Amino acid sequence: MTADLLPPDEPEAPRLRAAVLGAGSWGTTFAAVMADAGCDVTVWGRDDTTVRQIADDHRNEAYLPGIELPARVTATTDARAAVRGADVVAVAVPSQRARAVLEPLRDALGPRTVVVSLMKGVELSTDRRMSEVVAEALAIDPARVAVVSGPNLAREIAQRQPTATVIASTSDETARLVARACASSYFRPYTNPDVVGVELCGAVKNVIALAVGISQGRGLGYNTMATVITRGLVEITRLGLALGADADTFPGLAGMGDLMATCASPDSRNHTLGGHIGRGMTLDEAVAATGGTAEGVKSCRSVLELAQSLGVDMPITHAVVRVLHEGLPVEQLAPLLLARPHKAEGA
Ligand SMILES: NC(=O)c1ccc[n+]([C@@H]2O[C@H](COP(=O)([O-])OP(=O)(O)OC[C@H]3O[C@@H](n4cnc5c(N)ncnc54)[C@H](O)[C@@H]3O)[C@@H](O)[C@H]2O)c1
Ligand SMILES: O=P(O)(O)OC[C@H](O)CO
Repeated sequence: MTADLLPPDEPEAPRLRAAVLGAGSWGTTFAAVMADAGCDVTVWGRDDTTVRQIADDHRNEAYLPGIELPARVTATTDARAAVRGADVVAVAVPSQRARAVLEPLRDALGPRTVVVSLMKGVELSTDRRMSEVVAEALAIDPARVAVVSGPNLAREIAQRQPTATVIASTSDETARLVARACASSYFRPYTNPDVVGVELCGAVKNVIALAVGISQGRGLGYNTMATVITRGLVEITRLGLALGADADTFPGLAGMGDLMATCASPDSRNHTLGGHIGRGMTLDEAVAATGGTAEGVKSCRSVLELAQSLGVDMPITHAVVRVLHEGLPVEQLAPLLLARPHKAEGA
């Protein structure tokens, strides 16, 4: 953290060393955020060209065209070297790949290193949240794991537009360390002990953004969008409460905040992909046309499985699964949702 960002009277803390696993749009952006907060940051990426461009030219043109990265960000294709000696390791690969990326690094982390999940998905084969996958794959105490989630569209943050986020961990010490590693004049972290709620909000809002995108692709307007967002929040809340989350999380930044950003922004990959589906593309065509990682495409199935195992009703998520993976014609999505039996609003 640079001195001018420290709260008054706080002595200047030693500079943190950070690593980011994943050189895509959010991994690279979060590396820049941590560098702007005063950390020395090494990004690990698989692609040699991207890594050399980050290290030598301070750019990542494939994922963040036109953005200049801070000088304190460097990069390597050697994941073990990236995490060696790091105080904080942030993980930003597609959720379904996280376990395979992390398991080989088990013995490369220091005993006090904190690991941050930047990912917004649920693992398909296990229905595990990403913080659970991180702790299991690295065989570390969950108290050393944090989750960052909120209205955080990478490109806006890379342009240093102001936003806030939520850092969730069962350990306040862990959450505060991560907050210190990323707080800057344009990025404001709030801590929250509700890991389950924060993480579910991040994963399920992607599914709701797919539904909003589909409805907009079908030519539907703002009433429909507001209905899907509001009822989407209801079903996220229902699932979260069934899993023991805190009700206060859902109207907050990680819940309503991220739903609004993702469902409104044309930069959202989930929203964009839904639009392609609504306009008649097949799923394969829509994935190719969107580019990048639209987590909701896979996570909608694990979220639905999780909900069904708990007897939780998630009609929007179910409808998205049926359209994306079970061949339901897209024009039947709205009638399917609207023709359900009568309910009181709060029920
Ligand atoms: N982009 C955003 O605005 C944003 C914001 C918040 C959270 N997230 C979350 O961050 C996570 C990463 O998203 P992103 O936007 O950086 O995605 P991205 O598609 O921009 O980048 C993904 C990165 O992962 C790498 N990758 C892909 N498959 C891999 C594998 N098998 N092994 C190792 N690396 C692999 C890619 O090469 C790329 O560097 C997702 O869970 C996403 O939901 C994204
Ligand atoms: O581009 P998306 O749809 O993955 O959304 C990005 C972020 O999660 C928004 O907070």
